[in-house]
Amino acid sequence: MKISNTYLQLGTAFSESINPLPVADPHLLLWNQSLADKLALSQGLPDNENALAQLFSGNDLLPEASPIACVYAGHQFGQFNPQLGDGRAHLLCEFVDDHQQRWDLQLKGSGPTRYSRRGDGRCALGPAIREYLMSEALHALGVPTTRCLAVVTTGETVYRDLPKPGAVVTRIASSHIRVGSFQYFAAKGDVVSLKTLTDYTIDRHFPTLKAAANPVLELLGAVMDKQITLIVEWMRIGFIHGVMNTDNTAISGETIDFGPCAMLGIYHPGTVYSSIDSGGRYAFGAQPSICRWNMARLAEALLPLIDEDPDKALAQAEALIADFSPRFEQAYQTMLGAKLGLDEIQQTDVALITELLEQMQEQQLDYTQTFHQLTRSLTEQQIATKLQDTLGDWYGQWRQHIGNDSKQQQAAQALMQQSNPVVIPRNHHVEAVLQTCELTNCSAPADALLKVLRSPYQMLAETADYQDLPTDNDRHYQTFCGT
Ligand SMILES: Nc1ncnc2c1ncn2[C@@H]1O[C@H](COP(=O)(O)OP(=O)(O)OP(=O)(O)O)[C@@H](O)[C@H]1O
Repeated sequence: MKISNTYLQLGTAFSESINPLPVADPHLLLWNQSLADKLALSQGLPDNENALAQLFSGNDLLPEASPIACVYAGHQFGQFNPQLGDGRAHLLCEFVDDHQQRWDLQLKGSGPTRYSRRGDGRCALGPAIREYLMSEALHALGVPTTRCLAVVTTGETVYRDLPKPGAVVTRIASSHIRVGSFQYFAAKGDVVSLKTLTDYTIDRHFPTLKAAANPVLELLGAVMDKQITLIVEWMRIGFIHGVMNTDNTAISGETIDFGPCAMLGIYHPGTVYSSIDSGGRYAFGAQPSICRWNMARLAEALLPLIDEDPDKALAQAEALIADFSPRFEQAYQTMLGAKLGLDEIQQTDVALITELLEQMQEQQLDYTQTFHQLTRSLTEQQIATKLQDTLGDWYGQWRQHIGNDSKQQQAAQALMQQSNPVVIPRNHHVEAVLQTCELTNCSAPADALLKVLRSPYQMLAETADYQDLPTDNDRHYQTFCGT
């Protein structure tokens, strides 16, 4: 394992050097062996659970690690906070895998830092397991995401609304650079550090842009494209992030922060589960426009580097941001087309897609189930008949679009099978698993759910146990940022 600390080397304006605060009694609850194998991490790590627990609680450090807490700012629910940062996280080090890809190895819940404000620097076990489960689910679904290597219980109690068992979660990310990282330096008027961060980001994530005529403008466009891909993928599987603040928007285009996230059941664009999002700012269907808003905040932060002439910089940034909606719409319609087995989208297809979504909303149909049933209906007459009853004329029109030829139908079904999961991490199953794991301090329920979530496009023997809809259709379901 080749370890380095390149973010630390950017200088003291970017982070605080600080070690994790040791915990009383660390035990390894979840360990992601397949991720460790994929990143060739195991060679550099101990092979016994106790030593891993010491390492991934922060009690022990890898010899070459120089832990830091990174500073950033961010718009939280639209309000700018100029001073945020890793208040309970330590970036232990970076490592480079066998494909020369650089990764961050970060602990979360590992103790207070300069950026903790009134927080205790700790994480409760439930949210740590949620982050592990949801990020693994997203990864298996094909959605760009940060991932978890381990969850270690600490043997300590953290005090939230009630006393909770504590945990440290280890996160692997292609970096932890956020829109808020740029906003921090822009708000301070520290253009030198802003330039350092921008050069570092281009070098680390988008090295081909170095040769561009205007690398900073190109960076903005590249980040925007990655965010569009990300949000389209969230919408494909029905993911509601719940807290799309600019400090939770990673430049890499990976999903980060699973605090109040949830999955869409019944299709409704206004669906919100987060208890603190009473205005629906981060509702399922609001995610594209919020993403655009976040990209506009990144553009603002980068203005001094786009052009020396402020008017020219603004004009160029505005032109790029104006392109967000058409670029998004194209990617979004293509994705929905694929969910319906259509590999090229015409104007009539857009009308067909829109009508289906309207029907799903009116009839309160489950998002995942509906697309899964449509997929099956191409080869299962009973399901086709049932859907015809539910969707009326729309169903016949859709079948016409697919065509009668068996080759066309096979190709459509293959496309749909890749686009429509048979199972998602349904909110009631995730909650049940978190509760049982918390109560028993045992990973078995999480392991069982993970087995199914790791094959979301396949019916395993156990898949049916996790496909059911919640009895109340999640009408009373709420998620909490409470950590
Ligand atoms: N218990 C805590 N102690 C100290 N700081 C905290 C705590 N919980 C959250 N924070 C800080 O509050 C801010 C917002 O928290 P948020 O829940 O969005 O992030 P997080 O889950 O801690 O981290 P990340 O965004 O890296 O996943 C962050 O700067 C975070 O470090």
